[in-house]
Amino acid sequence: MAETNDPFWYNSSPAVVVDNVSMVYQVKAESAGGDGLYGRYKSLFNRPAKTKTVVPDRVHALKPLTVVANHGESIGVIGLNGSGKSTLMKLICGKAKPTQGAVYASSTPIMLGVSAALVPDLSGRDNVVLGCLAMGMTRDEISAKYDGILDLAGLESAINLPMRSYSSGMSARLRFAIAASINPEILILDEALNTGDDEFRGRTKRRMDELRGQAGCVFLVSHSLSTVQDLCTRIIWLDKGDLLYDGPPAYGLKWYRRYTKFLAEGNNAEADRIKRRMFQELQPARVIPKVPGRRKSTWV
Ligand SMILES: Nc1ncnc2c1ncn2[C@@H]1O[C@H](COP(=O)(O)OP(=O)(O)OP(=O)(O)O)[C@@H](O)[C@H]1O
Repeated sequence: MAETNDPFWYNSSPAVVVDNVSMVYQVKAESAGGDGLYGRYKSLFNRPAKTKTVVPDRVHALKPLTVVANHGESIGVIGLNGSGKSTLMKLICGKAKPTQGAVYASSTPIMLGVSAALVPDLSGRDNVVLGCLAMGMTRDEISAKYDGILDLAGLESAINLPMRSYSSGMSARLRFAIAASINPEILILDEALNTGDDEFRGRTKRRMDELRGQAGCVFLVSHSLSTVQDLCTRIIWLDKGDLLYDGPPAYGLKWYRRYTKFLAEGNNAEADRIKRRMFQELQPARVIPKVPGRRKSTWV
């Protein structure tokens, strides 16, 4: 594991242990010329498919990987589309069961997903109450936190307008303020902050630092590398289900930027070279049993 200057890093205990986890989705496959729309189109015009393409019916979203996330860390999760970031988050918060391995967490992770509970026709104010109720807060807790949530959202008079009139950035502010209000020990933000402006990013950073200061652990999935750079103390880079990097942001982001630049230029050979390099340098965490039936996490 590379060096870091993060003051929260030391003396911290694991908040989440992803122990040798892999994920394979079973999907209903269809071959070219089959009974799907494409096949029907072909038969409609009497054009039989030239070849029958075999489509895999299993998607290896995550290859076996081990990650130990400590209290006091904010971990950015980066990678190209379809690299397995959301899958990893779903496994961590218990929304999906891994095909192999196990996930341990020191408390129930909260995913910033209160949006499902929010009602577009209601005002921001009413949605704060609704979102808090959906997260299991009591009326007294909501009353105590209400002003703080409005403050963090920073929507000013727009808080009185129906949510359907909000921009995606304004909705993101409200959702973040609601989700962060319960002081979760483990908070997962999947693409939630991508639409925010610089001012919101500043607010988010302060709130995330507060959570980390209270020994919380934050996962932030994002395609915005500047957001990850600003907000995270560590990054995890996934690529086609493989863990390529786990360490301080500066080094990982430097190589990720080069990697995506080469891919965008169509220079796959150089991109592959970077991928091989990251694989070689990766020093994955290992989870070793302390005594039979119990687990102790360690960096190697
Ligand atoms: N419910 C599902 N059923 C089948 N395959 C799935 C399912 N969810 C994800 N996948 C597949 O798993 C792989 C990883 O998907 P995932 O959503 O975790 O990637 P991601 O890194 O979050 O992508 P993005 O950046 O586009 O959001 C993809 O190939 C995707 O098609």
